[in-house]
Amino acid sequence: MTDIADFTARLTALTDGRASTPRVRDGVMTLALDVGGLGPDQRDAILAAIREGGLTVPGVTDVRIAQTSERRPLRIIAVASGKGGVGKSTLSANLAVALHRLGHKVGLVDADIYGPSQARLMGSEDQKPQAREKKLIPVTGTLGIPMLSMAHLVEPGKALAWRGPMVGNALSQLIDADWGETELLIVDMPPGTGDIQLTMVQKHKPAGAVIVSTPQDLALIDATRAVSLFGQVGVPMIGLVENMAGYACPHCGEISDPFGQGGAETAAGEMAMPFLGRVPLAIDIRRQSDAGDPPAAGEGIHADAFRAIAQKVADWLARPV
Ligand SMILES: Nc1ncnc2c1ncn2[C@@H]1O[C@H](COP(=O)(O)OP(=O)(O)OP(=O)(O)O)[C@@H](O)[C@H]1O
Repeated sequence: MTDIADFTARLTALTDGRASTPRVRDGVMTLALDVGGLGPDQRDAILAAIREGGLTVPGVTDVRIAQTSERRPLRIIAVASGKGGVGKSTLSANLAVALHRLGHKVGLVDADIYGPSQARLMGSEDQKPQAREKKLIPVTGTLGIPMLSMAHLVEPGKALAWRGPMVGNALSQLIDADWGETELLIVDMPPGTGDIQLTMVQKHKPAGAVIVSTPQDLALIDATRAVSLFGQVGVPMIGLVENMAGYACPHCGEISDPFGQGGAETAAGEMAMPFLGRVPLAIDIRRQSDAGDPPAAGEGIHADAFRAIAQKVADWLARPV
């Protein structure tokens, strides 16, 4: 027996990345398979293998596969916070890496015009995107994850003078780039809840949003504002992540909680949204992030924390709708 997350991870290998993320409803698993360029024997073998594998998922009694040779639509996950500096970029990068390791075809967009940092976090600072048929081609970050950043379009510091429509156009260039096989786009949103964010969520319609907050009350109040921004335009909430939750001592690993414990989880409950997990304040996370080596790409407690959050996001994506 395997669960849906295991099966989703195996599906990528089984289909050479041609299948969409499966969904299960009333015991029926549905997914799309890109059969473009496959011979009949090859196609039948893949279809049979998917059916056989799908039926081993608990609760699945039927597997339906839509055969297509068209591009699958991108699903966007917006990572947002009410205020800056709470670790939104750190979480976005590590979430992308952890989802990639779980078998998802992930891309990363750094929409943070005021302080783009993903190129540094993903170790792709010296790369420049090319364009093909007026579309940008993403550069390659850590683990081969395709990515684009506002820093690729705007010189640092210059964007502050930009007005809303210019920023909106720049964001669209990143999101409507040539993402190839990518199915899932993690978008590191600018902090706050201004016009740019509203345009972004209205125009690009994220499939869901992840909100990042630190444990302090003030950050949580800001997080509530971010939640209502998404609520206004009907973007579903995937859940809340508490970052810098407790301080991990670099010597003994013991976690202390200068801001108390459980505040974000309680706040998530009050906002009726799932709590996705906590990431401790740890010097290694900052050091590795600065060095372009996301902790989620390695092993250990920090990688585990990001993996657990990514797994909850993956479960949300595969939920019956
Ligand atoms: N869990 C953590 N432990 C230690 N340092 C962290 C952690 N999370 C983030 N940081 C550090 O805190 C700083 C701010 O993080 P980050 O840039 O991810 O925040 P942000 O919310 O995206 O900020 P901004 O709004 O400025 O874009 C960075 O130096 C980062 O390395």
